Amino acid sequence: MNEAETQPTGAEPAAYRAGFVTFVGRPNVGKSTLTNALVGEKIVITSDKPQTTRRAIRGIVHRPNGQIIIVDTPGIHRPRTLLGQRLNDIVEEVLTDVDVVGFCIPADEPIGPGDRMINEWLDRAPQAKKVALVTKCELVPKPEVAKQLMEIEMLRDWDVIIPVSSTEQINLEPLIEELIGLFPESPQLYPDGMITEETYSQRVAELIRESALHGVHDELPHSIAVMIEDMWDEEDEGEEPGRRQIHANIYVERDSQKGIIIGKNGQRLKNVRQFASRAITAISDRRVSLTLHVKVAKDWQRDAKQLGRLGF
Ligand SMILES: Nc1nc2c(ncn2[C@@H]2O[C@H](COP(=O)(O)OP(=O)(O)OP(=O)(O)O)[C@@H](O)[C@H]2O)c(=O)[nH]1
Repeated sequence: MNEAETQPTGAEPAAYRAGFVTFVGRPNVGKSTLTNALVGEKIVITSDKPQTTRRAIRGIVHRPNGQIIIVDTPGIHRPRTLLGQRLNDIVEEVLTDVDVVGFCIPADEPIGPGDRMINEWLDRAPQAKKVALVTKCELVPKPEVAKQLMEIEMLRDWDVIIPVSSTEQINLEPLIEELIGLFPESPQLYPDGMITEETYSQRVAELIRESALHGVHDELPHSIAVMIEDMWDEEDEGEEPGRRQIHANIYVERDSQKGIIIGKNGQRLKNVRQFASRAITAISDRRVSLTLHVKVAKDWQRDAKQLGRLGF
């Protein structure tokens, strides 16, 4: 044994690691919120309606010793519509491609058949390290978190099990370090400062959809889709950059839903517009002026042609 092997120099920088992680779990367990909390900016919309997430979105976390690329997936569920089937297909595709899968189970709900089904899905990712996350851990007392951790431990042989809270920022840095530690050594995959691959236009459409989801119930949340029709910047006025004009359509599936989105005297749509304008301004370099129209795309969730047109 030579000296170099027995005497750690302490000066060696840790190897740079980078890789892909996806968070899976039942709808509404907090996967998108966790993605935003780890990235540190809103790149994925969230809501209390299940199945808010419709595509795989990459969020990028930068640290001096590594990079985490988060592929956000829709919640896995038993599909009832063509859209539901497409969402499950996205998850399956992502699973075979990542370095780590993070299985999210909320602290405040018992482990159920849905979780067991997803646990079986994890076998479709033999290449990936498996991490179990107990989300929303601030919602229950510590002994209950411990009990949940023990139950999860029985599901399979995990590489890491960790309780986290996105809203209270609990264990987010330790999670980042654990994930980087599980990744292979790699050059940096994305340039400094880049936090998502989503285009500005896609982010704008999602922020409008998030606003439209507020306060709607039952089947309606699933029926809403948003398309940006037109976007241009007005000329600068002296020092002041010109406004960005954004025209978007909100699609629903039936006439009756159109009325709900618009609201009495158009009040609800006005609120959606205000809320969305504020959120869009927060990610823009200028003031925005938003024009919204509500349109009916009959039963688009079950219609392959319309799904394609709406970008699914
Ligand atoms: N109390 C608490 N609530 C949380 C936490 N993380 C997420 N939530 C809430 O849980 C709800 C669902 O969060 P999402 O992040 O949209 O869940 P998701 O798993 O991505 O949902 P889908 O897109 O439907 O798959 C939202 O109302 C969040 O505010 C947390 O750490 N603590």
